[in-house]
Amino acid sequence: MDVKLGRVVITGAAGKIGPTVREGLREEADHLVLVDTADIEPDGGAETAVNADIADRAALREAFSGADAIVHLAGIAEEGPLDDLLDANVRGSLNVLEAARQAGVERIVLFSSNRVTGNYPIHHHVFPDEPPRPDGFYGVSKVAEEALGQLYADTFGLQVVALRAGSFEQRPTETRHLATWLSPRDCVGFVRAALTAPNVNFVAAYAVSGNARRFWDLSVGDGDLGYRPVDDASAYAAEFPDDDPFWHGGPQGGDFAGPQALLPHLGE
Ligand SMILES: NC(=O)c1ccc[n+]([C@@H]2O[C@H](COP(=O)([O-])OP(=O)(O)OC[C@H]3O[C@@H](n4cnc5c(N)ncnc54)[C@H](O)[C@@H]3O)[C@@H](O)[C@H]2O)c1
Ligand SMILES: O=C(O)[C@H]1O[C@@H](O)[C@H](O)[C@@H](O)[C@@H]1O
Repeated sequence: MDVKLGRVVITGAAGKIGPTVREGLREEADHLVLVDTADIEPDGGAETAVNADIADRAALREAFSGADAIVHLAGIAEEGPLDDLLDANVRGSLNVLEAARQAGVERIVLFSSNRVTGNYPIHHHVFPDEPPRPDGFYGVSKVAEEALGQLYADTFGLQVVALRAGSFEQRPTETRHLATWLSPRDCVGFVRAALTAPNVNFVAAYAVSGNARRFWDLSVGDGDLGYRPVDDASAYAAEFPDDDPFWHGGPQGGDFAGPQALLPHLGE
């Protein structure tokens, strides 16, 4: 399929997921703008690296100038103190959305997380339009990030896709991943679909491989991103015990959920 993506910005391009998205979009994008606080070596004339913090709205506006789309990965990707998460994931995402509006960028793909619904029990099949049930402060920050995306879509007509990514790994490394794994190629598939799906206003969709044991529905309410994942963690099932206590019940977030995960971040 001959898809042209134009000039695409990737924030957080130096992290765990960034290099896979960068590699996956390289062919179809005219130019990639790679934003991160970490140093990135750009590839010849096809890429530009911008060393910027998403706290700096003016720097983002400059980096977004002339862009057709943004894939927003930058932020804190794990549980932590709420203040830190509010700064990085909520205020940072507002800066990305506002700089995008000012720069006239049409479409933004926000990397949300399955952890916005991580406190649903494992036996509950979750549809993307069910109420959030975050498994910690990180999930709360991603609920707010999605809400900002919805606000910017409703108020300013930005096209926003919030991808609720599963567990991005080269391969499953623990029992829970039999349900939650997002393979690198499916990650690229979901991002490409999020960048090209027609008639997008606001869409929240799970991005998870086609794992037979997955918890999340891949239909997306009014719309359809049009991507069907190709990998399935079942191929690795023999590596993990069938009677693992994870399958007995409990939250979809597994060890990410519960008092032992939250209490260390509550302070005094
Ligand atoms: N890894 C996963 O399995 C997973 C699953 C669901 C959602 N997500 C989301 O996907 C995104 C990327 O995740 P990741 O695993 O690659 O995270 P990561 O921590 O490996 O990478 C994040 C990148 O963002 C950069 N960054 C952090 N704060 C920044 C700031 N203030 N300004 C500019 N750059 C900043 C970091 O330098 C890093 O390169 C995150 O938003 C995360 O919440 C990840
Ligand atoms: O649910 C998961 O496994 C993943 O959720 C993501 O949001 C987190 O960034 C990642 O660290 C977790 O591994």
